[in-house]
Amino acid sequence: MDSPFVQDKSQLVAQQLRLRRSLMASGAGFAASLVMLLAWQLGYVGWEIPQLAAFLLLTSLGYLLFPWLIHSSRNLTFTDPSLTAHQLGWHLLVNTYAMYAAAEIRSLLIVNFILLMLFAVFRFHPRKLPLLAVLLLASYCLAVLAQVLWSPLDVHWSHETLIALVFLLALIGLSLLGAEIASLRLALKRRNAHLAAAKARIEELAVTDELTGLYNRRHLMRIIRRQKGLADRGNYAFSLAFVDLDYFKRINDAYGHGVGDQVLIAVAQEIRRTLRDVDYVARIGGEEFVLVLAQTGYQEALRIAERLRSDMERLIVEVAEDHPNLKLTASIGIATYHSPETVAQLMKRADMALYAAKGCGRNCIVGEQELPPDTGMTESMADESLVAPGHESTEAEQQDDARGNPEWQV
Ligand SMILES: Nc1nc2c(ncn2[C@@H]2O[C@H](COP(=O)(O)OP(=O)(O)OP(=O)(O)O)[C@@H](O)[C@H]2O)c(=O)[nH]1
Repeated sequence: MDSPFVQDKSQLVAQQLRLRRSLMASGAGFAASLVMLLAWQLGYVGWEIPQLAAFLLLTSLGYLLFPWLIHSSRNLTFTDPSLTAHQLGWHLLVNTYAMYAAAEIRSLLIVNFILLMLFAVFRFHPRKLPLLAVLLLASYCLAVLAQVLWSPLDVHWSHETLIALVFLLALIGLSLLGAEIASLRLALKRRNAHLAAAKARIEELAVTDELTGLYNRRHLMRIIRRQKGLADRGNYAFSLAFVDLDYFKRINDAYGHGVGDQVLIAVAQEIRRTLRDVDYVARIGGEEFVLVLAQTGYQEALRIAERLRSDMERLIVEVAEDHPNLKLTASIGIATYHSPETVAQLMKRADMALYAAKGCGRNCIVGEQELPPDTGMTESMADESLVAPGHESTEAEQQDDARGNPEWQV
């Protein structure tokens, strides 16, 4: 079913289902045509050979037309791509004519109408089933009326009335039962839609940070592992940027967590705005973000980080009308992947670079290549800061804290 009309997998599945149902309906139609052929041979139908041939040819064309429309995806241009009403209409027309032509076995042909009703149960809204039942009964009456008008055969009214009555009762029963089945079908469809929505939401929650909508730590690890896989195959570079907001605690302390959350959301939006489409960003702790810079070597990563740092410096977070707007800065540590190191080693270097950026006075970028040998950073300290992203403040920071830093207010 390769067609420019079919756009996605779910549509392809729906098309396959439509085709299967249409083939079943056409199969039943062909079987009914064979019955007519047999009835003609046994003398129940008074057609000449050309009439019989025309009937078989026309009905066959109809039964081939619908599966072809679906197979070629031309059905998608119709309001109802299932073509249920069209197919039912065609089958109804053919069977009504057959009932008129084979009057003697009309009561047998009612079985075809019952089959039509069953097909409708799986497609129609429950409210439409009684309407279809009325239409089927009317078609039966039309076949009888046509016979009265054009056929030389006598109509046995009591016989016809009895058949019509039984048919009516069968249709009422089928409508009620069909409505029940159709309601179950609709409820199942609704539940499936709910389940699909819930599944999509769970999948989203599993990879995102609820506050900012960025990726969470677990998904970040997956992304980095994937990037490592690409880089290990050769000719591919990627870098990490650890971004930590400066003195964020003071915003929380001064204005409360709610305002702090608003700032985090604004920062997340700013990072997203600054980054390229190929990059990824995650929030891995309170005010710590990790950027995965895809297809990016060391120098390019430094350039991207500088762009982000200066954007952050310019960012003014508007909290509320009666609230002072806030400004803040970020420190950034950069590390580039060196195959075949482990993800932990790469992250440790990026974290050490961030730690050094904080030590250098904040609002700055330190790349792994600039890490001064005398930072005093030991591996165990880096490990600690990885496990608990909010690292201990240095003496200089503590002095800053004591003085207070009004720079984050504008
Ligand atoms: N509003 C808000 N605050 C958070 C969240 N998670 C962590 N925090 C706060 O973030 C602050 C982090 O403080 P610190 O680790 O001392 O970092 P800092 O004040 O930014 O100082 P430096 O990083 O050293 O510049 C703490 O006050 C945490 O309570 C969060 O989801 N929302």
